[in-house]
Amino acid sequence: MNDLVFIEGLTAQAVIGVYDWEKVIKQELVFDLEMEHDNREPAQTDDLSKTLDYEAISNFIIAFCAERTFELIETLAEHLADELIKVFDINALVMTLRKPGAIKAARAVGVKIARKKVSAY
Ligand SMILES: Nc1nc2c(c(=O)[nH]1)N=C([C@H](O)[C@@H](O)CO)CN2
Repeated sequence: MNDLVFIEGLTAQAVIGVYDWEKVIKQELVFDLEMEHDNREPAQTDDLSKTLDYEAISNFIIAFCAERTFELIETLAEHLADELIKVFDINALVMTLRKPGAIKAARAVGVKIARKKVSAY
């Protein structure tokens, strides 16, 4: 099954960074997300509740970043991916997380992770 729902260039503000000065400011993070989902049922029923709702997921990411603080973007990405998979019952996702202000000489730096739902069996 190759269907996806995606979110591209979602911006969120977070307290994020290893240095003391980073712990007292908010910095911009930018997310790209690809989430595996069978889109045939929502297409057949025209029913939002059968989708992976990109609006609900975007709002969740923005709220998560506003409420939680981490030093490394790796840690934020890992915790966020874990929660998204559980809360929205996502089978698999690929998340790119950019920190555009981190390195002056670079347009952005960041991490990319791929995670799957852990099966109970
Ligand atoms: N792989 C990473 N490298 C660095 C991180 C990070 O989160 N992951 N963070 C920093 C600093 O917080 C940096 O963003 C300050 O500009 C350095 N390297």
